[in-house]
Amino acid sequence: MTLSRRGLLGLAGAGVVVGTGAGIGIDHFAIAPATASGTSGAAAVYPFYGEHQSGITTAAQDRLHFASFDVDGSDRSELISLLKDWTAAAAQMTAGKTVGTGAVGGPLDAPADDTGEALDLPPSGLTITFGFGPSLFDGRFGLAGKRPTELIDLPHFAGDALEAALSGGDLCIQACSDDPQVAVHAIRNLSRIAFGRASIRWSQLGFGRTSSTTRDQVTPRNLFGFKDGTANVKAEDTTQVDEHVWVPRGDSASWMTGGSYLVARKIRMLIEPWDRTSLREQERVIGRNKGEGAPLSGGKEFTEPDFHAKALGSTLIDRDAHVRLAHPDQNKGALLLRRGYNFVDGNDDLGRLNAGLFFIAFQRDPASQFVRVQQSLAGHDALNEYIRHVGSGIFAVPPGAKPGSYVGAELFA
Ligand SMILES: C=CC1=C(C)c2cc3[nH]c(cc4nc(cc5[nH]c(cc1n2)c(C)c5CCC(=O)O)C(CCC(=O)O)=C4C)c(C)c3C=C
Ligand SMILES: [Fe+2]
Repeated sequence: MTLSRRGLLGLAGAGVVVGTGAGIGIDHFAIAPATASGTSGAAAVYPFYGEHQSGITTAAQDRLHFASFDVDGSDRSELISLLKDWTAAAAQMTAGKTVGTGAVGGPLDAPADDTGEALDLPPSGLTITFGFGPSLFDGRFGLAGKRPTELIDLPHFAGDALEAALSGGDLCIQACSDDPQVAVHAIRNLSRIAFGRASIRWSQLGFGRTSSTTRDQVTPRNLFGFKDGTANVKAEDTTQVDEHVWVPRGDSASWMTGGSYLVARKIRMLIEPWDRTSLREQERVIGRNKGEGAPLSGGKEFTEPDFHAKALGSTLIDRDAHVRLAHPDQNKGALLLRRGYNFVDGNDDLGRLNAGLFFIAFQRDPASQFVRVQQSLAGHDALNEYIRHVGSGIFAVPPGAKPGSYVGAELFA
């Protein structure tokens, strides 16, 4: 039996159901229900194998460690063996186990398979989601003919201030968890496994989810203090999820059936000017009130905005308000499953917080979804005065791996 990274006593304390009798082990986790606060909770375990990868419609956890990798060589079989090794390690870590033969108990004269910093921590709802960037299909690995047409190179948007060092990548891994150390442990160990085969190009830590992805989650707040994720696509809206998030059979690449496309944007938020802005102006910019998150046209948080409602001759929701320009009515029905996180990367040399939103969205077709919405926002979103897009990535997220197989196997078949 593989060593558990956690003690059974701790598990019992966390309310996890474990099996009884011979062979008690951490394979016996049960999936814990979401807690009242809306996070998946310390005891939650999400399956790694399945029709879709976890970490998309999964109730958004509170912490993120995201990493983009470049593959070091050009050997197709090395890439496949890396994906196999990553799959095995991800299946172990998401099940609450250590990687390989564990962190302790092996030979004292060799480094252990697992780095050990998640020993004794509960599973914390860890999900690990893998994606393939456009550059993976450049011919190095014999995949040029397999690039989905949906995996476009994102166009330049007005106002973009993208840094190459924060953009692109052959592969990505999104690790989400309710414990930051569990998410960091996952990326660290997957990066260690990749040594000599792939290296981190850029990475991002995130805290405080900025979206709800299930109806029982409380809507969180972003660093501008507004509720974020109210009008998000939710896991329970299965018709919307099937139509707007998962790639159906018949789209351009059959190996992507059951997958999705991830767009990541590192968006710096200009905290200090925002904090000097009146509450009236902040609410005009967003188009919702700050307290409840209700649309300025009236009602409560989940009331549909009325973009025609007027008072004293002016629309109650400004023409340039963020929610008006991002709304599906303005974007030919485009919907996104948003799954972003706040970040604070210290401060800049002028003493301003280097903070913002690490925006992540999943969708079936980035051209008609993210690009359409972002083109509308880049034009005249009132929020543009307070934000800068500094990093960008797009990745094809293949379907979930089947037990005994590996993530992305269909691409190499
Ligand atoms: C291209 C897509 C989007 C980017 C980039 C984006 C950046 C961004 N958003 C906020 C704050 C809020 N966004 C809200 C709603 C909202 N945002 C998008 C898309 C992008 N946002 C969509 C599709 C929507 C939903 C619109 C609708 O259907 O009503 C809200 C309101 C609450 C909510 O519904 O989530 C806030 C607040 C920031 C601060 C930001 C960049 C830093
Ligand atoms: Fe937004």
